[in-house]
Amino acid sequence: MRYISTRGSQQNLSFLQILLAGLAPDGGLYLPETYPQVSQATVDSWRGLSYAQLAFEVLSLYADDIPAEDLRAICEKTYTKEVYCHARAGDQPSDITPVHWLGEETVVNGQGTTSIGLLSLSNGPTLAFKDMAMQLLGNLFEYALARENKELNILGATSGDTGSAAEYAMRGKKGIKVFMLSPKGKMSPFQCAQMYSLTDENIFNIAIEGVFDDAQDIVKAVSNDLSFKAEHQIGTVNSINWARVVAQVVYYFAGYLRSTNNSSEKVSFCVPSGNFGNVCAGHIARMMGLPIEKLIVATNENDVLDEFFKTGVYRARKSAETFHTSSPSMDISKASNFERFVFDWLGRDGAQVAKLFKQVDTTGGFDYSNTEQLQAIAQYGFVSGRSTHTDRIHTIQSVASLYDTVIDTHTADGMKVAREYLTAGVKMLVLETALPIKFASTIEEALGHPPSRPSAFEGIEDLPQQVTEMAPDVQVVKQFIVDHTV
Ligand SMILES: Cc1ncc(COP(=O)(O)O)c(C=O)c1O
Ligand SMILES: N[C@@H](CCOP(=O)(O)O)C(=O)O
Repeated sequence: MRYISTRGSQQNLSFLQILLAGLAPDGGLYLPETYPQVSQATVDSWRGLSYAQLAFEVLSLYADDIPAEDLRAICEKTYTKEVYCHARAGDQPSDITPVHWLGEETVVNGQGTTSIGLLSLSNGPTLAFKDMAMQLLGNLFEYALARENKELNILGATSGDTGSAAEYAMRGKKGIKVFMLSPKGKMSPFQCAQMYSLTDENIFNIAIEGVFDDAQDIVKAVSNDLSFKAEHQIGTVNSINWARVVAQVVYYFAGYLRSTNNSSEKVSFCVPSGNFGNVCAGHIARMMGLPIEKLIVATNENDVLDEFFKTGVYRARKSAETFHTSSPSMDISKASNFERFVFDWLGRDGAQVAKLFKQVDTTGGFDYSNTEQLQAIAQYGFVSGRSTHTDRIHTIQSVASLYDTVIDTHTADGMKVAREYLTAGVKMLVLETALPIKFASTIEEALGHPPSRPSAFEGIEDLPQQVTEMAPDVQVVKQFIVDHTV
């Protein structure tokens, strides 16, 4: 498989080349030249595989420059029930991403019912779906760096979950340092504790004034300084890195296979969305031929994506217009991976995509309302909705009382919007993107008691924390990296 940039000027690169490169030098994101097609017969032949085996089948279509036996070993090492050990009581831990069926709900027009369930993606070490890809990335980086005898300085941005997932995946890894930018004062106490209490020598936490988008802009600016990037071996772990997205494609297959008996059935997925990485992986699974009916983009009050899918107007918000919400990991107003979808949607025209996203930087967005292209979105299965704090509280209460299941605030956004798109006979999977303990105060507000806490995280908020505060200034961040990599 060869890779190209969404902005047109990069092509013919291999998986291992783009793994360490992260962002393309023209500022675009990498995508495969074509999406490998998976027939219904092949999908059915994957029934009964373990998660690690399934990951190997899917990833080998994309990472064909890694010898099969090496890739298989990496998948087996990554996806174990010992690593993904936080499954709900009653769910099968060896499934890695068990489907937790909630029940039958009445569909939107009131005519019929369908099953709704959670695709449990948050059983890994940091209790969020980011572990699904990040654990693999840690092992892939280790493999690629050892082969080339190289080192990597990862610069990342987090709104709360990518940071801890990356740090847990990379801590103690030879030749790797992690510099993680987080928005000061905007993560939950549990998320702060997960990151800032780490004491590993290769982990550097930096809190900046601003929101996630400011942190992500710094990551992109540093990556776009090609000489600095080369000299200081800068890599990325955000979903701008293709390996993050492709690893997430696997669980759409896993969720589909666990919910159906044969591949003539269709399933809809509802995805709590911020940076559009998770749902972009669903788009790719669908483009490969996985029988997905709808891909539902669920936002919180930061509803740039909902606005786009409803109107064709993409209007990225400024930092000051980005709300601090009770699903804080989705407090994102400039969704990086949206560019990957736009590339497909606009016929893979790199020059046009480059022009549009330069326009986003200068004028803040673009407008495809009243165009033929807007109609074309329907063929990709995308629909959307938004959820507010009040919706979140009501949804957490309703899922707890109907199904005796406590969900986190982001999953609640997904559940609220999923209920607006239920179709008779089409099963609905809501992606569970974090466990409730990460956002305990909102759960307590909804249910009157705190969520359960895995014993490994007992007292984590009381540990000493270490974080460097910094202005959101590219030069200051670069200097910090220089000072800590010599
Ligand atoms: C808990 C949680 N839910 C949802 C999201 C949104 O996912 P994405 O950014 O891939 O759209 C994130 C972070 O991005 C998250 O941490
Ligand atoms: N929600 C994320 C921010 C988006 O990060 P990405 O790595 O998925 O692009 C977070 O919690 O940090």
